Amino acid sequence: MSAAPVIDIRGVSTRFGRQVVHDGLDLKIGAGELVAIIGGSGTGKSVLLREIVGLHRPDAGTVKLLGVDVWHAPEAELSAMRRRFGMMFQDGALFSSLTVAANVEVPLRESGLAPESMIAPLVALRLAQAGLPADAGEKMPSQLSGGMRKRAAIARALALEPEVLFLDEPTSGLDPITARAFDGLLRGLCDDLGITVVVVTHDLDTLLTIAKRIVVLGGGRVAGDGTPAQVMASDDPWIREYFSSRKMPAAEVPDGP
Ligand SMILES: Nc1ncnc2c1ncn2[C@@H]1O[C@H](COP(=O)(O)OP(=O)(O)OP(=O)(O)O)[C@@H](O)[C@H]1O
Repeated sequence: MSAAPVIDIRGVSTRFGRQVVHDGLDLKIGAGELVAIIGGSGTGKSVLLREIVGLHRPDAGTVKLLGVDVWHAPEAELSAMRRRFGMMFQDGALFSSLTVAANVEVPLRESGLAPESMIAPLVALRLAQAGLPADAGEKMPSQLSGGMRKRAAIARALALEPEVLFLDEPTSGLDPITARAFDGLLRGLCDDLGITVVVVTHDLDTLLTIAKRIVVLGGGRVAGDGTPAQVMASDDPWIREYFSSRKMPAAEVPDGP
């Protein structure tokens, strides 16, 4: 990793009561990477995302996002940094009483970065980047399919042209065809727009087809880290069991970039 990492996590420890979730966890992610985070249930994947974006304070350690110390920087620095990343949580979390277009407008208006005349064209651009037809903007979230709702959430996460995108289980609840189309969208955001994408997922197809790097959480730390082929070759018992549920011929296992 030549340039400064986009995400730099050092010695992070997280406890809930007597439960130790992270125990001195270190992780660096560079610009333009598409990284999938996996791990058994309760290994702290979602909590780690929340710690990176400033929603949960770790008990120890430092978390830097885009060079900013998420838990110690002054508010002005944090507020500027918040505009440089987007996130999509498991349920998409759209405002149900607003149209899709109005949902995408929220960050544009809140940031004050876009002049009024630019808001409609920017919304149209974000909807197109998320792979939605133009008329999806007029619809209410409840009128969309699950896959389209997730695309709408991506459009909103892209509103401010983020450098980093975080997604928690983006393909959960989608049928396999819609899920693969969603994978293609994520790959395009990374490859075509240069966005660093960090995705927590249990979806083996996502892992094996679009992730350039897989990070495995286990035992409070990073228990595996590498290209899909490297991680699949690991001796770690949990990793072996995880991937044994779906064996792929070696030729099909992508080797990453
Ligand atoms: N606010 C909280 N209060 C107490 N415990 C919490 C809290 N948030 C998370 N935990 C616990 O921390 C552990 C890690 O949670 P996390 O949601 O990060 O798991 P995960 O790795 O994403 O799991 P899964 O794959 O099942 O979604 C879990 O045991 C969870 O119960």
